[in-house]
Amino acid sequence: MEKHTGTIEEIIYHNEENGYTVGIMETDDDVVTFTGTFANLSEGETMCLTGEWGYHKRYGKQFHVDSFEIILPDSLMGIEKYLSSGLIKGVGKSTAKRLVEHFGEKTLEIMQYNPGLITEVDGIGEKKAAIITESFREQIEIKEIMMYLQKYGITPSYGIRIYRKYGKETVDKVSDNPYRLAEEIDGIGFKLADKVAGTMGVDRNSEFRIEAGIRFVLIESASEGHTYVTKSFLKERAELVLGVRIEYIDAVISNMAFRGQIFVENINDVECIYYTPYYYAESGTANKLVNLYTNYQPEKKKNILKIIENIEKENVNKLTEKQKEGIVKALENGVSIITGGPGTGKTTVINTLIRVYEELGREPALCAPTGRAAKRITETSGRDAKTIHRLLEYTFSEDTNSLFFNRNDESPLEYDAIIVDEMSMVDILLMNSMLKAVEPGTSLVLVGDVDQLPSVGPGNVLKDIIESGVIPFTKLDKIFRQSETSLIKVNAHKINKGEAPAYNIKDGDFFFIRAEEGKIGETIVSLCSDRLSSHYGLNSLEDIQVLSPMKKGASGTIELNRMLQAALNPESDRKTERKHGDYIFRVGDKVMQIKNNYQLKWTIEKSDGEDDKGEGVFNGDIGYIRYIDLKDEKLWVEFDDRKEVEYNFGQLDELIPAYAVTVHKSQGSEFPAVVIPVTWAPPMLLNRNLFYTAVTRAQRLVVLVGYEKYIKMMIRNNKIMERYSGLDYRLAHIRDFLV
Ligand SMILES: Nc1ncnc2c1ncn2[C@@H]1O[C@H](COP(=O)(O)OP(=O)(O)OP(=O)(O)O)[C@@H](O)[C@H]1O
Repeated sequence: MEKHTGTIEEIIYHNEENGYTVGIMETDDDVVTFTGTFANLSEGETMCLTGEWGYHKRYGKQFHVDSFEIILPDSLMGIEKYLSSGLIKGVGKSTAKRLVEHFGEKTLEIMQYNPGLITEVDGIGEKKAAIITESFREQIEIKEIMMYLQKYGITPSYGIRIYRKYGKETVDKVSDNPYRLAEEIDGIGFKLADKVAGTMGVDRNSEFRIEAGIRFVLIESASEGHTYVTKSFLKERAELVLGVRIEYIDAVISNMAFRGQIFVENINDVECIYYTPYYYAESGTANKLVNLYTNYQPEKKKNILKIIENIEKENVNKLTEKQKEGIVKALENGVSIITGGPGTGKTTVINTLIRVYEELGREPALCAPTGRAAKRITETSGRDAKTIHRLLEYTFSEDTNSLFFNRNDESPLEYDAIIVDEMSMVDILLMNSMLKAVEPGTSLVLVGDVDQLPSVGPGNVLKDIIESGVIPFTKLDKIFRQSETSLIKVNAHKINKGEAPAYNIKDGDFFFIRAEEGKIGETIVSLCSDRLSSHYGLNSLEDIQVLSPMKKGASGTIELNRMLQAALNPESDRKTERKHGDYIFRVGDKVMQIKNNYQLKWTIEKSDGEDDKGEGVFNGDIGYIRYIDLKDEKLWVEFDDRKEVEYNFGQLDELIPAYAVTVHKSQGSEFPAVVIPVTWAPPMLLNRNLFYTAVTRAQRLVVLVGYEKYIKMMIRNNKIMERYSGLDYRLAHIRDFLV
């Protein structure tokens, strides 16, 4: 690392949002172009920059700043230039000159420690003095805070995020509890917070540290899908993370439980630990489901069957007994479930059910966890379906920086029935939020395929409710074949039952192409860029989706994206690009949003000039980069329905290339054609559940590329990674209590 001390001569570029700055500094013997992250920086300031030299292909040699120190200027000229930079409110060029003429080299010292004196200067009255003093104090404060954070190894880019969150209180908050950074600042994990705490001298055995480690393990476990963990699992992981004796961990667990920070409960005679939000979500869900189930006025079966009979006359096909049973149960019960694999007639049941409600003069709401799923239901039912978030009227509070729902127990939904599709994707937190907004008397109909991968968020909601045996459900198992040569649905059911799929039938829609390890990527690229598009008339970018079980490795999404990007959207002088972490984003690229962001604004341009506007881009949404503005550090993505979204470069962590995505990320979406590498992957990923989910994403074509032995391996491996989730236990427990 090198150091350079000098005066900031020019700020060439400064991004308000993320602090990215390009500037020129004059040192005693050189002129340095530097780039780095600064909350506020102004021309005329004296700084000591630490960092390394780099080379930019367009801008040449640049010094990349890693950390910096502010040296308040001491020469008269330096002070005047600093004050007249416009950084301090109320001080322009002439005021700066007068201040320096009056106080000389002591100007800054007086402004900081004896600001009352500045009214001695001509033209500075009481009011102006107050503005100047406040603004000067603020500038000094921000810089001091950034320097304080740097001392503990926090880079300026994290520093800015921390300062934005805590403001003036940054130093107090961080020194009081550095571990709060891990929970409250995006991008800072326990490890970095622990490093900061270590530098501050926090004792490794302190309760404070152990508590943070326990919370970290619980939050990390939730990100793996668990709503709780067993006590022994928690102790083992916490010991590994913290490196302290297990007795200490034991003692802190007890104290945290005593203070209500965690919940300890015996589930099937095993001691289990819940992080509070998941405990409330799970017990709230169980209680409310039983409440809705028991407080309901059932519709008369005879009546329902008669209405169904009339509706059937409108259709070509008659419903099967099972389909009718699903509809009857939905009308007879406060809560009911309809489950089944692809093509078993779930959508047909939903559509008939809606018609029955209409005949009965009832108003149902239709919803699904993702935008794509909601759109699909709207298309198939001809009725408006919303995302669950939208149904609950989500709102983002700038004050608390958090999301809340306008529809809740105080302002419940006003529908007679609520039909939720794609239930397998609903996690325990969303389920609980939704149930809060449903009043007893309203009927809840949950529809989904229980054999899909469970939700990304914690819980096993649909599966647990079915397995509890408390809520009535109908399993649809007859597959309505679309045509003799269509194998996708038939194969999906075979895979689910552990049987080998059939493929490579002439004019069929399910293929396997053998390829050696080193050739899988190449084969996939040739399929996507040429073979499938020319043979099936598919659009390489929009219609074909590559799905891989994993991110890493030669057939992982990272490598496949690199190869597909090079083939489908190669580098060109006409296409602007921006490197971000490991990715290069280029105009024309296919990308996926990987986080629910309720604040991102979208616009749909309309020919009449009355643009549609709204907020919210969701995890799993796929779009295309339309424009990149390097100067203003912005990038525009076009999502479905021509929704244009502007990202600043500081938000690019929310996007990934999407030529290839993981099967997990593809949940809830369907694509005309799906290409899947079948090759070695960590054994826990090569399972039936994952393969089934991948295959059921395809509407018209599935192509598997690799080795047959891995297809067999996936089908045989029916070990679903166990999720710790207690909803089934709770439901059964409440039922036993009621009986
Ligand atoms: N009782 C029935 N008799 C004949 N055909 C039916 C019947 N029910 C549904 N179908 C047909 O079977 C096909 C699949 O039905 P549907 O779309 O309702 O299933 P699904 O379970 O929602 O499928 P997916 O999960 O793939 O969307 C459709 O073409 C539908 O018209």
